[in-house]
Amino acid sequence: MSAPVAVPGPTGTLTPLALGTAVVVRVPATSANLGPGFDAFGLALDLCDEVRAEVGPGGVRVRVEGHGAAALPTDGRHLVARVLLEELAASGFSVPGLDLVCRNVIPHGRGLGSSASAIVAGLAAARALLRAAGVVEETDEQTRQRLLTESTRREGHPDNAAPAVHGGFTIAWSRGEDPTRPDTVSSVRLPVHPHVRAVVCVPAEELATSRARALLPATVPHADAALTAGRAGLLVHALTSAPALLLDATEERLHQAQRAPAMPRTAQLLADLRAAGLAAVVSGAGPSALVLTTAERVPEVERIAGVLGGWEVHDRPVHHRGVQWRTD
Ligand SMILES: Nc1ncnc2c1ncn2[C@@H]1O[C@H](COP(=O)(O)OP(=O)(O)OP(=O)(O)O)[C@@H](O)[C@H]1O
Ligand SMILES: N[C@@H](CCO)C(=O)O
Repeated sequence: MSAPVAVPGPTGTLTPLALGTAVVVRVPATSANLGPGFDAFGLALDLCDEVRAEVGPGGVRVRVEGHGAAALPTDGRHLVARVLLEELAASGFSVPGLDLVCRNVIPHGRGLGSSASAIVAGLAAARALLRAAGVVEETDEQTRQRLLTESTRREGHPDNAAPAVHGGFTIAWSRGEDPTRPDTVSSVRLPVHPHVRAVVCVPAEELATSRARALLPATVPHADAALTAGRAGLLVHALTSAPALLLDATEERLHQAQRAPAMPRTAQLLADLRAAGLAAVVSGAGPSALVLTTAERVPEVERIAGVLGGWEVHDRPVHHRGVQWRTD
């Protein structure tokens, strides 16, 4: 990993970027864990938020369209704005003002990685502004590595950050004693078998990731860890080469049953889908469900979710490109 090249201002001061510099960023939703790959596996979904950032004359103004429009702050406390400004400052730059437009289609608090995507979007917008202004020189690969490291440092979930940054099916890992302050964060992206569809079933209710994490036990039986490790290995093979193995490969014993009391409707949906032979798992920390299947079985997912009621079903292709940015 190479450090990004930045041009800092004189010690203690920040150099302002030119008024009117503008960029657009698109970032996908992600589904973490995929069953046995707890805290490591992730998949990018073709459901993308878009952020337009422009250096303005003064103050921070945020217009939010779509999810969170009624609830999110519209000033410098907005997550994307805050991350963007902090990332500029970390490279020695500031802006006289910031105008952001956020078009949100990723539902919040549903296990689709909205917070990681928002952080990746803020970081990507900052790097894109610096690149557009010609004050940093870094390759796309260096930019993406910085986004992965910084978003993990801020949010703690490389399993969401890696697919948001790189697209596709990713396996992420960190080095260092404290996983919330890793020394390095790495990921690999593997090719998903072209027949695999990612269907997400999204409920109306939210579940904060912090609440879902509080339900995890401190230790698990050795047999459960052993089964889950074996299934994680099998899932790599199933997702990349053998979709017929997805049902067995998505079995796990580390987190879904433990969190079921916080999402009983999700537990019921998973039980019904799996009884029908569909590879259903909790998406991230829930309460959405992710079904890894093939095109001909999508109507079955819709039928089973429809019988239970209260689920929005999105049949989404895998998103292969990860976060994208351009000058506007
Ligand atoms: N696009 C966004 N803009 C601003 N804030 C956001 C955005 N997306 C998410 N957030 C913040 O993150 C919170 C949701 O974070 P949380 O980690 O609980 O859920 P999630 O990221 O959607 O799910 P998971 O991490 O389980 O996949 C929202 O309530 C909001 O405060
Ligand atoms: N692996 C994390 C993902 C959170 O988005 C969890 O399940 O808690």
